[in-house]
Amino acid sequence: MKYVSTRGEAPSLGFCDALLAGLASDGGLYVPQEWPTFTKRQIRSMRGMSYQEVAFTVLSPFIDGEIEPATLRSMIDEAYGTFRHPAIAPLVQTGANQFVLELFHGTTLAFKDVAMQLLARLMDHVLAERGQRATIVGATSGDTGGAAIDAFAGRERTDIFILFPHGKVSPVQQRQMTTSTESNVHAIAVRGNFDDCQNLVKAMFNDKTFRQNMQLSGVNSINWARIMAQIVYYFTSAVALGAPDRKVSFTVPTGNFGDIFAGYVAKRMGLPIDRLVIATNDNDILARALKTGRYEMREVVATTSPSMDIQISSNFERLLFEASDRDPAEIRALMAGLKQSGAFQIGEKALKAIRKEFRAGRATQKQVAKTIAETLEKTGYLLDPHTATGVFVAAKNSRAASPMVTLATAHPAKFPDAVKSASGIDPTLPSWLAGMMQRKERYEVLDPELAAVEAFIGSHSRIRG
Ligand SMILES: Cc1ncc(COP(=O)(O)O)c(C=O)c1O
Ligand SMILES: N[C@@H](CCOP(=O)(O)O)C(=O)O
Repeated sequence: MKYVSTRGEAPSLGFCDALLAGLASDGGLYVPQEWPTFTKRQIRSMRGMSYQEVAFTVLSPFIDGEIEPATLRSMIDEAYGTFRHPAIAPLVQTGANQFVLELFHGTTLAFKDVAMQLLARLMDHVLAERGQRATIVGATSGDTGGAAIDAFAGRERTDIFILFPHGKVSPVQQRQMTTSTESNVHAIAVRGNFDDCQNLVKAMFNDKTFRQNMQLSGVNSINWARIMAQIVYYFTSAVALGAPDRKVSFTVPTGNFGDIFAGYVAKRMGLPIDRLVIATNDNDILARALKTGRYEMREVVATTSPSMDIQISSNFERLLFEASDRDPAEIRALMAGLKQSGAFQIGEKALKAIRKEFRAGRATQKQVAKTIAETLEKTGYLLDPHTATGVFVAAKNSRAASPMVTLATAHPAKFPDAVKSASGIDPTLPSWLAGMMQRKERYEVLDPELAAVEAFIGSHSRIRG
């Protein structure tokens, strides 16, 4: 299996090279040259398998023998051994045909742990085999950072630098990034928003000398391996609800478009998905783009679901690539437009293809708060604000023909203020995080300037630039 760049000007790579590369050298994102598919029979055989077995089955065609099957199995076992729920991603029924898929039973209480725990092991393995080291850079609106730091802390072959928007993450999210005592961990608070952080990370990758000198690697969902690991729970949940003999719908709280893109891939692999619904908060660039055909950036608004306070939705580029019949010239033109004017018009054919596959909706902060309160009252279930965004949009896009699964992307205790003000309940952190809020913080505050960030990383990475 080779991986190709959405912009068509970077070399095609095998799985391990794409894993370490993160972003393609032409600024594009890697996608598999073709989508592996499963027959109905193969999907049916996933019923009754453990999460780990489904993971092995779904991931193997993407890794295509580049990692020994026994080694892959043990990495999967180790990664999901860190989860606090035996099902890894349990389904909870919240209404007649409504379910939430709890993806927050990992160490940092967000869905990011599902992919990150595996990604760290995959990277470590490949770096060790090659006798290499890497400097990991990542941007976070709150959850990716904590998950990445937890997964990479103390690893001998990597130094990790996480950029987060100063003052714009929840106190729990911030402590998850700033209280590590491991010397390979560096948290950087950027005076800006998430998009500034993500732009800086992409700019570092596009600075060829810095990239090479520092042996940069990325852990955001620009890295294909992140998406790959997130495909698995679409399969486990759908087969639990009757797939492939019954179609299942999904609503996904969306920011960087990674999680829902993984659902789209699951569908391309043969999973019978009925509706795929994008749920956004007030930062509704994706919902607007689907409605009007124009992808147009606006000022980021701070909401009670801060992890989705995003305008530049990186993985939308992967979808545009698919929807334009994999025409890299079209993607290059759209991305140049975005860089120049903060907007682009989606071509008619591509828009039609996207509208065929996706629906989209938005929840305001008021609607999110109401959804948290009403769900608690009706079912006794406490939602976090990101999941509540999904549940609100799911209600408007469900139909009797298929069960609707909303991805529960974070634990309510990560956002206690918003949850308490909506429900009156102060959600408590699980025991393993209990002392975290009292621990000493360590982080650097920097302006959103490439030179300043590169200088900090260059002088703190064990690979000296
Ligand atoms: C809790 C939570 N929900 C939803 C999202 C959106 O996921 P994605 O960026 O993959 O669309 C994020 C972060 O991106 C998140 O941290
Ligand atoms: N919400 C994310 C934003 C980055 O997303 P990623 O999936 O591309 O890493 C976060 O919590 O940081």
